[in-house]
Amino acid sequence: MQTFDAIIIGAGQAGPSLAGRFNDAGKTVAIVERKHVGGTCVNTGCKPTKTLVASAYAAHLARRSADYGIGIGGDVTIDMPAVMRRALKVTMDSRGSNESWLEKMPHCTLIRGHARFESAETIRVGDELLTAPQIFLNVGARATIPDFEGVDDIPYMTNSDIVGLDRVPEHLVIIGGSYIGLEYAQMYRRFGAKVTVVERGERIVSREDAEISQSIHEMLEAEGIVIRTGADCIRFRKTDDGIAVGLSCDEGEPEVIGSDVLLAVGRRPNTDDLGLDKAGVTLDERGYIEVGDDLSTSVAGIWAMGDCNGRGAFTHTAYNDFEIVAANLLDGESRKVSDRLLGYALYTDPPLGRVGMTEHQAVKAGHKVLVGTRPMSQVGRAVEKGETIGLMKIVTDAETKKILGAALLGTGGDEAIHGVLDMMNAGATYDALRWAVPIHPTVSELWPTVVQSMKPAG
Ligand SMILES: Cc1cc2nc3c(=O)[nH]c(=O)nc-3n(C[C@H](O)[C@H](O)[C@H](O)COP(=O)(O)OP(=O)(O)OC[C@H]3O[C@@H](n4cnc5c(N)ncnc54)[C@H](O)[C@@H]3O)c2cc1C
Ligand SMILES: NC(=O)c1ccc[n+]([C@@H]2O[C@H](COP(=O)([O-])OP(=O)(O)OC[C@H]3O[C@@H](n4cnc5c(N)ncnc54)[C@H](O)[C@@H]3O)[C@@H](O)[C@H]2O)c1
Repeated sequence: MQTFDAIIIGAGQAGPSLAGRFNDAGKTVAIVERKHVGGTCVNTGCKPTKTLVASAYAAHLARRSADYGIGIGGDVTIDMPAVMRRALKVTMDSRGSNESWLEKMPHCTLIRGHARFESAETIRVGDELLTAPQIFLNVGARATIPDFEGVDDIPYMTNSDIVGLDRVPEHLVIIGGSYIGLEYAQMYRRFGAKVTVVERGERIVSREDAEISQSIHEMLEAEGIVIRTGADCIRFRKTDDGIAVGLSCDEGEPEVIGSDVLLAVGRRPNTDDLGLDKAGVTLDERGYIEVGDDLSTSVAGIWAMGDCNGRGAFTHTAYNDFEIVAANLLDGESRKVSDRLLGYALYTDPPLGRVGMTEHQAVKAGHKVLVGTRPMSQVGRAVEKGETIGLMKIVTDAETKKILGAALLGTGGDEAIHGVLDMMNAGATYDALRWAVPIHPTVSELWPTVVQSMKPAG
């Protein structure tokens, strides 16, 4: 039995940074990883996908070069193995630097293998037993594979497989019209594939207000992506021509034939093979580890961070979980998850930057809502860049003047949303945003104008 001050299971987005803090405090820490250091984000998530999105953007811009008065003297071609090598290099550099960082920590031991609880203080990794008074779970999530009819009879991909694909599929059929589905849909369309997105719901990205979903829908259709919403009969069968994907039972074409299928219908936590019952750690009905506001679990001495606790599904929320745990245990603070303001981005081109509530959520929560919007076609910076798709939107409370949320579907939307995100974090009213003097020419410079255009919702 090896004894440590702390054990961390999973080297994703929270675990390594926490190991670093324990190490710096002179405490011994073991971090156990069963696959790749860096977890989902580095290996099959954010890093490779955003690198691929950048290649797809380059192809798109090259095809539009004449719009800018530039000739490229020939057809735009895609060297898919080279595109993939670029993404792999970004992943490998990041994985490598994370590994060497952990390996160089004098008080940290990186242990390779699958960890499982033997008791609330004991972990088994292969033949090794480890014990510590404090254990931190950072085990992440994996792609959900629903029980679709015929799914076991076809070769399908998830985000873990498509990230290694070094060819352009003839016709990629993507099940799921949200983050993963839409980022891959646009990317592969730009690489030259025929792409169909199949969404069970009535609209894509249904978390967002209807006009945002509609704008994204139109922008993807304008690039030639076929979107089938309300697909109530998703099923698969192999045919001589490819994979037949059943879409609808009674409306439109009942099925589409694809060469390749990507499943992007959500994720499930990696909590089913951890032996949590032996430790007494409780899960909710969807398998997420139940945590309090300080990320402690139902068992004293065990905490859960990142995707596995169901309190966030992003790299920045996993990292913030680490910050909360480290601040509370090592810095004497009392930070809480409920203090976190949620922002995120969908990395289509243009991207959607989001923070706080949607208009729909704000109205439902009983606020007296004011809404301001502006099309990107009336944003000077977007016009100059020749990228005028999308809109800016702000949602505020008429009585308290609090900013409740914002959306920015448009060029630079992932960055320019931070003007609002930072104001909200600082607790500023919409007057502060109204009287800010942003830089010209930027997308952000329009936030004061959007505030001035606000009207009652509905
Ligand atoms: C395609 C895709 C694109 C994404 N893009 C973005 C983006 O642009 N921005 C964003 O914010 N988020 C993005 N995400 C989400 C982001 O990747 C995750 O929210 C983030 O990685 C969660 O981090 P984590 O530390 O909770 O888990 P993970 O990064 O999944 O790490 C968990 C680690 O635990 C290990 N593990 C699990 N069980 C055990 C065990 N029993 N023993 C030992 N090790 C174990 C796993 O191997 C893994 O390495 C994306 C996700 C996907 C799939
Ligand atoms: N830009 C980013 O930050 C980013 C990018 C990719 C992934 N992610 C993370 O990865 C997670 C997973 O992404 P995702 O797109 O797979 O999941 P998601 O939960 O965001 O969306 C799943 C989509 O599939 C649909 N769906 C669900 N079950 C279905 C079924 N049985 N049949 C047909 N359609 C079905 C849903 O209606 C939804 O539109 C997200 O929660 C997100 O946090 C983030």
